[in-house]
Amino acid sequence: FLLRQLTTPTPRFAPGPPTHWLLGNLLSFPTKSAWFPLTELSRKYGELVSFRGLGNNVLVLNSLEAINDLLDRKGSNYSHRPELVFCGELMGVNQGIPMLMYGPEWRMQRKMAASGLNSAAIRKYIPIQEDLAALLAQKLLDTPEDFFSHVRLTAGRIVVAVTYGFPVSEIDRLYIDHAEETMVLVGKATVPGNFIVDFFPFLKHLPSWVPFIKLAAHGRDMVSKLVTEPYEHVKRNVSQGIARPSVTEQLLRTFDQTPENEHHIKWSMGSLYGAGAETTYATTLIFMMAMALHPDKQRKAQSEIDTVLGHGHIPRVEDAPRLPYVCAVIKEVMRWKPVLPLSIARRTGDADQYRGFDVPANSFVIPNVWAIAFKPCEKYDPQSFIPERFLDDEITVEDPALWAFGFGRRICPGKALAENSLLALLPSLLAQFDVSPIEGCPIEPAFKEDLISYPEPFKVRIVPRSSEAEEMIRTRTAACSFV
Ligand code: HEM
Repeated sequence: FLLRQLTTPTPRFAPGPPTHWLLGNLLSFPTKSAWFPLTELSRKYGELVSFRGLGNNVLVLNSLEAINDLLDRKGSNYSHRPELVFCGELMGVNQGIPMLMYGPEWRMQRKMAASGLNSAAIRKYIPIQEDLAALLAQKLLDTPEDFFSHVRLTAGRIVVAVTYGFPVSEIDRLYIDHAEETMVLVGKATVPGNFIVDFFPFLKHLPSWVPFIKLAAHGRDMVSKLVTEPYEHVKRNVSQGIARPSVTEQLLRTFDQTPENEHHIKWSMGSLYGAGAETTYATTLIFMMAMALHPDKQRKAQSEIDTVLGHGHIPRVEDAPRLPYVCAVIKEVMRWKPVLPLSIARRTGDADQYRGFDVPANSFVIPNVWAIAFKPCEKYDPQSFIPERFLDDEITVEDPALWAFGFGRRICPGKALAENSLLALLPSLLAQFDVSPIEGCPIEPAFKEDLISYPEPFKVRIVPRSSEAEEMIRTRTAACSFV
């Protein structure tokens, strides 16, 4: 033992907060809104910051270069996910793409998701996204004060419509309520530390009457229902020849219905709602907050739409290339408050070395994209909402398309669909509504501290820009074919 101790070189870890001889420095790892303190630490220690202790290693990556070097170029070693016992194993969420370990099952589900969600395949869903944007406008016209729930419903409807092809009435009845209830539990369960079994996995063997085991079993039933029922529904519709186009329908027609393929299709499709609805919802809410706080930027974007497309025209996804300022607003929304500020954590398979530092096997690897979004810039203050930074040839700002959707082999498979959703929703809101603060009710930007950081409740005034805009909304809604 002594010989091994003497001959094994001491590992060289990336810098980090001071370590204690027994506990290391893991206790210095921030738990609440970790992206703020981690970004502060990056200013002190650099692009790589490490934490370790009690057998755990965490490496935080604070630059796009370091993230791409490891998560992209060394993707075969850096594409595992940390294991969460409660959510993954006990609730069964680890059977779907986001939490699946890197390996053949994950590869198969990714292949299926990619075949239905690549940029060519998703073009056929644009009319549905535009119809759902029109239905959102109608709801905002009738009950603007409920904009949080209208936006949430719209984001969910888009993902369900594309995944399963259900019309709006069936989506709401068959899916959304149950999905929302399930996501509340999944949301709690993905925060490490909320359930002690994540730190002490042997506790998973406790008897079924123990409250957290009972809760996990209930969660497992909810998750199973969420992925199984809509899948069975589409399968029945396909066999009766009445299925509407959707990713699931396409997969059922493409792949033989062996038990393995059925499992892959069911779970790859079943994970899209959780991954796709909340992120689109959060981004749209942040857009509304930004517009209310920055009326000058809102007016400038509206004036671009009026000038380029003419009054009375609701922007369509295909109009985006003609609306550079509006596109810069969308990029700035994603940069100003990234909805996944620490992306989604990875885990290493084998031990590795990077820039002369040791990265042990089984390390947590955290891409701190907040540090990229808030990289110091002399010309434009990173804290301020300034879409112009994306149109300035004199400086380089990393486009959120390069970091907001993740990296390498695990990059978000819904990226193209999500980008189209934002192009269907946000420009049309700009063209039709004015969003402003309510007098006596100032907006204090505050955000959830969970994995997805969406705004805490805030109030805004949402009114049609003119009586012509109101008329336009009603006419467009009446023309929706996807209901
Ligand atoms: C604004 C909207 C969205 C944002 C910002 C976003 C962002 C992300 C990020 C950062 C990841 C982690 C990737 C990594 O580990 O490197 C991810 C994963 C994922 N996203 Fe998205 N996403 C969005 C919308 C969507 C949509 C609409 C869908 C599906 C229809 C979707 C499906 C997924 C799935 C299945 C994963 C897991 C991928 C894997 O682990 O292999 N996302 N997303």
